[in-house]
Amino acid sequence: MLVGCPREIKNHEYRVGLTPASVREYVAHGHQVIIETGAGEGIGAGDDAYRAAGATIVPDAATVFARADMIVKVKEPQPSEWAQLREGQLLYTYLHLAPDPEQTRGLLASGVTAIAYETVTDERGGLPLLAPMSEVAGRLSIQAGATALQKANGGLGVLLGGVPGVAPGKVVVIGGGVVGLHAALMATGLGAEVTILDRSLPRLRTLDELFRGRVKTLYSTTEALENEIFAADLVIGAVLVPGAAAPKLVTREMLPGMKAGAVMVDVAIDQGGCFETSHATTHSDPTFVVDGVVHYCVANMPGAVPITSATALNNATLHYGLMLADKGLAAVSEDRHLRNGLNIHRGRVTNAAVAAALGYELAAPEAVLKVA
Ligand SMILES: NC(=O)C1=CN([C@@H]2O[C@H](COP(=O)(O)OP(=O)(O)OC[C@H]3O[C@@H](n4cnc5c(N)ncnc54)[C@H](O)[C@@H]3O)[C@@H](O)[C@H]2O)C=CC1
Ligand SMILES: CC(=O)C(=O)O
Ligand SMILES: [Mg+2]
Repeated sequence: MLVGCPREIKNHEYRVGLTPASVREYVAHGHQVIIETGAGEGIGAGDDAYRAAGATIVPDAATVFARADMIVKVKEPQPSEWAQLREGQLLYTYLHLAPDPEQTRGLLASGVTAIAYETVTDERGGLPLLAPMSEVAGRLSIQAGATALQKANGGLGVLLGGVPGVAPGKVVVIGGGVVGLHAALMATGLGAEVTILDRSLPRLRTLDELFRGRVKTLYSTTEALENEIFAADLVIGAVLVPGAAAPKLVTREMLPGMKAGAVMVDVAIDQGGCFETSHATTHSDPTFVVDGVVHYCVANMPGAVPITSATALNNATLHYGLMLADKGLAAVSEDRHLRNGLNIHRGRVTNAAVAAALGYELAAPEAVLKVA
């Protein structure tokens, strides 16, 4: 198969879909790989590193989109990109379609077969291609929140760790999955007081055992959530209903009850955000203020630390990427976890949560792929 990787064009997105190490694996499987010139610059991988791995460098994204049988990316295609996709082509990347009707229309019109990293599953019920970026974003959320809490940045002026004789800051994490766990690890590491809310009791049990009393776990009712966020210096939004738009757990009416200068980091913004007042921001202009509360809502947080993130992402995407390149659509038919990743196929929506969120009729992957 001819596998292509364009340079990412989202705001301050420095990751790359294929690292040179991944290219070497595709080439070893007998595939040809084309890489847009400069695609790896953000991770310090120049064209020569890709050539050494066996890739051919092409001068622009248009050549990648025109020639490749399979496109490997990081972020959801931007309008100029979805216009270049075509029927019969495989797209393997993050999509986050539920809150994004415009992109969904673009992908449907293109006829492309699109596999979304964020809905590929594993045997343990996890999301293996989302997990590494959730680890990064969870850890980054505390760095971003701590920075936004500084007075000169519009925040309350609280040091999360406190100092001897002064209480630490209070961090509230809503959703105790991968993002939530890694946010809590960083926040406790800094010495903050940390509460995690989730609506999964098994998950709260696991977290309680892991932190051995160092964090407070709470079942997420509206009352518990209000009590916690009203006292919080930093709130991390980290809930997920796979494939679906995030539930709006912190409403506009709750904000006046919070401390002026408190910070809310909505990591779930890529699925539309779990705070009613969130809207997506970029690394160039990451925060805005509503009712005195600072909001940080960057939809591609891991893009800020591409050297860590691109490697972590490739570690997770390589396995299924090679299966797709080796077998094409047959890989999706054969493997139910990869099939869960199929969101769009030849003009049909094939993910139940996306279809429900955007009002499309669901075309089940088994039906469109004619899986027995
Ligand atoms: N902004 C960014 O750059 C990035 C965003 N993300 C996003 O972060 C979000 C969280 O991802 P993960 O931690 O990997 O998901 P996860 O599935 O590991 O964890 C989500 C948790 O939310 C809980 N939850 C669901 N509904 C809830 C509710 N109503 N109240 C309380 N808890 C609830 C679930 O029980 C689960 O424990 C996703 O939207 C993901 O796409 C991930 C990486 C980067
Ligand atoms: C998961 C996601 O949205 C990201 O890594 O950018
Ligand atoms: Mg988007």
